[in-house]
Amino acid sequence: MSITLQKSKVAKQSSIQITGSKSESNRLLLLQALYPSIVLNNISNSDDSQLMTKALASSSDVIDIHHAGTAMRFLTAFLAVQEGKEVVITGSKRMKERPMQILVEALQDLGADISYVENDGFPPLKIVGKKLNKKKVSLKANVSSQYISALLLIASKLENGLELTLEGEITSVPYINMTLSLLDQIGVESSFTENVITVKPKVDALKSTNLTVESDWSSASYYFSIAAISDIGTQITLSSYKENSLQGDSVLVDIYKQFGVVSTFKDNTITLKKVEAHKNTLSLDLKNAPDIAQTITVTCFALGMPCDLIGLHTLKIKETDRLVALKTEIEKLGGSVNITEKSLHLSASTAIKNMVSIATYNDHRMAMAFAPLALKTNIIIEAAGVVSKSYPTFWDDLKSIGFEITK
Ligand SMILES: O=C(O)C1=C[C@@H](OP(=O)(O)O)[C@@H](O)[C@H](O)C1
Ligand SMILES: C=C(OP(=O)(O)O)C(=O)O
Repeated sequence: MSITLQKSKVAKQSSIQITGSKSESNRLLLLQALYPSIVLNNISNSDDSQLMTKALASSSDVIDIHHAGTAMRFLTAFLAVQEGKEVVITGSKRMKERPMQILVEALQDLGADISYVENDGFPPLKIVGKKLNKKKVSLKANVSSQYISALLLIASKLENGLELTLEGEITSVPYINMTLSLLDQIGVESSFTENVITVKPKVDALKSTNLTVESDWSSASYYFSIAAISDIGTQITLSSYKENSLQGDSVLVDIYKQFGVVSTFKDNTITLKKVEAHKNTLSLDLKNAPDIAQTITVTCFALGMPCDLIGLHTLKIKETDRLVALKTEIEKLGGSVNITEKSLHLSASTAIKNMVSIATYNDHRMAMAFAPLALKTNIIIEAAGVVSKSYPTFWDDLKSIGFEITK
């Protein structure tokens, strides 16, 4: 269903509670399935984490993971080691276009029994769970870090542990480090030196079993954008966040300084305050934080600020081709965007067209990234329910800080 966001102004001071990181939650839910003594707090309320929970508990021989890419990748590795289970894992039309070959081949090299049900290299997959006893495998690291995290998550349950050699440039590195840090929190030992990651098998008791997920930084990005576009003095407090986050998207704190957003941490909250900004152009490499590319592009567009973003090679294989989607929608609003396979250039713009209807392409981040433009103009967001993939209460939360939204 489409919604209309009337031109709005946010309250001078407001606060928002966001639930746990989808990335951390999906890792920890898988680890909890492997190590049932783990107790989790502040798990994400996203559709993707709910699908993950349901899939891990499923006794059905078909699992439909809809649009949840991370869950698709992590569950493929998980199911490959469930001895005696035979499952077909499938997903939405788009999921059937998101590549799996690098992960499937790595698992097959370790001894897994996985075959393609429709198109080679893509879901659905038929997985016959078995014991994997090989230890060493190499895989390409420049397409998606999710393949690497998937292997690392099951590694401590393999008889001899795992030694992964990463080939080529490593993309989305903070997500790999997040996986290793969470393993460390439960007491699984690992090392990551140059392009080799090793994980030891876990035989003794876990180090810690009670874990609290930090709230989602990708969800927080939309409030950084709102703060950046708001009047000087506007303050938004978000909880529960830490200064030393496992989530790479916490780089927002540094990036948004350039838009005049100052962040202060206190007692598990972060307060964003808009101050005067002096920057009038932006250049960033986002290979470590691909999920905030849409947010940043739209912030720049709202402020009439040109930007050059590089390191965007993973955007084409996400929920939609995010580079094409950004170009198409920003140009409907009157902007000018040039894209390559891995970069985006936004030209300086002046007027933003009124009452444009933004298509969202089954991509939650298209809907959420464009919403802050309502601080500048009236805007329509199509299929607004897509936000539930990562942030089901997004529209209610925007209303609570002053956005006027009608159906
Ligand atoms: O491991 C994860 O939780 C994720 C890794 C990233 O994917 P890529 O490594 O494919 O860029 C990111 O875009 C995705 O939203 C979540
Ligand atoms: C890319 C994303 O998710 P996934 O790959 O898990 O579908 C995302 O949330 O932006």
